[in-house]
Amino acid sequence: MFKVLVSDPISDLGIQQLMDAEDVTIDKKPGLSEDELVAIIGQYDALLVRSQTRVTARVLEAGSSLKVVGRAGVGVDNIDLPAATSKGVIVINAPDGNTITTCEHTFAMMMAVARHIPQAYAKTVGGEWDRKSFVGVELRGKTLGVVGMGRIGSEVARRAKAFGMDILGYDPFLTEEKAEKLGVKLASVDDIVRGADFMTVHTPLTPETRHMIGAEQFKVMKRGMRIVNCARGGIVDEYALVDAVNEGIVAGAAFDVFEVEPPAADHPFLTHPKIIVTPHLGASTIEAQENVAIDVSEQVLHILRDEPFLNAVNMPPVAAAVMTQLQPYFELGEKLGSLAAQIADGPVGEITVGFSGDLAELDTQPLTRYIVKGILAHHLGSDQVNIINSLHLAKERGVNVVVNKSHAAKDFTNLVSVTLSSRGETTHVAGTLLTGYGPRIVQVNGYTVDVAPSGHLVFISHHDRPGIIGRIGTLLGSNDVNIATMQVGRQVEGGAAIMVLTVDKGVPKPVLAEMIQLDELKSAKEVTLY
Ligand SMILES: NC(=O)C1=CN([C@@H]2O[C@H](COP(=O)(O)OP(=O)(O)OC[C@H]3O[C@@H](n4cnc5c(N)ncnc54)[C@H](O)[C@@H]3O)[C@@H](O)[C@H]2O)C=CC1
Ligand SMILES: O=C(O)C(=O)COP(=O)(O)O
Repeated sequence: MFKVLVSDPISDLGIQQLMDAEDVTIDKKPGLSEDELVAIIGQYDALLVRSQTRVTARVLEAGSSLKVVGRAGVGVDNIDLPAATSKGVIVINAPDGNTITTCEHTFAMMMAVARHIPQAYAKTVGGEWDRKSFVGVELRGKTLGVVGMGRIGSEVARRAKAFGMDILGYDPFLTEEKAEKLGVKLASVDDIVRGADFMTVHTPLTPETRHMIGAEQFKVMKRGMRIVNCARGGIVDEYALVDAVNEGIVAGAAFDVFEVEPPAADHPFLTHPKIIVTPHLGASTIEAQENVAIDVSEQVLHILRDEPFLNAVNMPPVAAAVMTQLQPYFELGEKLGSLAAQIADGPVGEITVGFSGDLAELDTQPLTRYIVKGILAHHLGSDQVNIINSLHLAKERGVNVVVNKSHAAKDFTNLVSVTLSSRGETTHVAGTLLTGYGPRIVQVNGYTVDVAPSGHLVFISHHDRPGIIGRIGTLLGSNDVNIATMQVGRQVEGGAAIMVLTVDKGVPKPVLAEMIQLDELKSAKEVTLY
């Protein structure tokens, strides 16, 4: 039974699928402190959050069974991603479900700031009938600068057209073609700051976007600018903004998000007559909350059940169609990695993975992760390594991972190879997926073999001399180890050779030690592939 903890208010309708699942139990405990979360997280396989719960390194460290943190929303800045990656915890989000809702909130804020709606409301319900203090401006004919033209920014631009606005858009990924389609003029932040009447930011908060609208920008800003931030607190420097409003550069600002949430009681926004605020409500509609909870629940279920999943934040995205093509190779890749690690001598210095044939056409990065997982699990323990942290752990240990691709795969439609280099020694294995036969090991250290990668195997390196096969067979037989299959490979008669045995049970260590003493035998390694 999988245990899921929901630590923020998440739509019940949205998590219905999880509640209905027979293999899942859910605990809802919103509002836990970090200490309270640390105390209980060890029991859970999955954690579902919004933006409130801080999933810190301490929480992740205490989450000994945690496989996944699901963020019912977009921003994951409340989750320590490096810590999750190094712990092998998958972080997923629900990037699409709240786009329209947040775009609509941006418009609500833009119109509210243009027409002083919150200030006028407060005065009116307070008993004053003040019509002259709240003369606003139209959106029509004004220029709107959109910084960050991703999902939300693009939807804002689309709607702004309908209001008769001219739009300047800035985003490092905004192409001329996409801008033209949206009716947006490509611009720089500087163009927007100097030329727009309204500006709205829709980027994540990153070291690059932090205070991207700050004192420098306010100095050159068009007078009378109105600024909306429904993205992340800190993209606009809050204190520099207050100064700019006080100096008459900025005519009004509408903020849904703060650098620290909730803001301190004496935060200058809370009492400023020209700054309006909402308490991070951008995604708070019935529809969006249901959408994001459905999306995140679905992926969490997949992850718990070891099924393919989408929207991992701490793993580069791969198209679903590519994932489907790669999926059958994951087992082969992991087993080849494990095989290479088990037969190699000494620590791993460098890992070279090779993909040939049809595979070379695909984004094979997830398959590389499985191979590296197979290698590292042999050294670090299979509970310590997964596809989320395998590359990270390799890097942390100074192990270089090199990927080679070749469109030609001699004799095979597809070939996956793994070479481990360590102190001048190399170990090379390769495998393929044979239609109708499944995964096969087809090369070991320069010898051609054909072995199913499962169960107990013995890899023997010897000199090709008469009688060696019989001696090995006798030794195993007299120790009650039954040989299921045997393959022998040699490059020249009488030269170096290898023997690969599949045996029905593990070979006891003393028997392996005795085998190594046999004449003409160079090495014997037992390999177990689950
Ligand atoms: N207030 C709220 O309740 C909500 C806030 N958000 C926040 O809104 C923001 C945007 O969300 P989405 O549009 O869904 O994300 P998105 O990932 O689709 O778009 C973000 C865009 O920002 C761009 N970007 C990154 N660095 C940039 C830079 N230095 N300058 C200009 N553009 C840059 C990216 O290229 C990307 O196109 C995120 O920070 C998200 O967390 C999202 C939903 C609700
Ligand atoms: O999705 C996002 O990035 C949001 O900021 C929404 O936050 P929330 O889920 O409403 O706490």
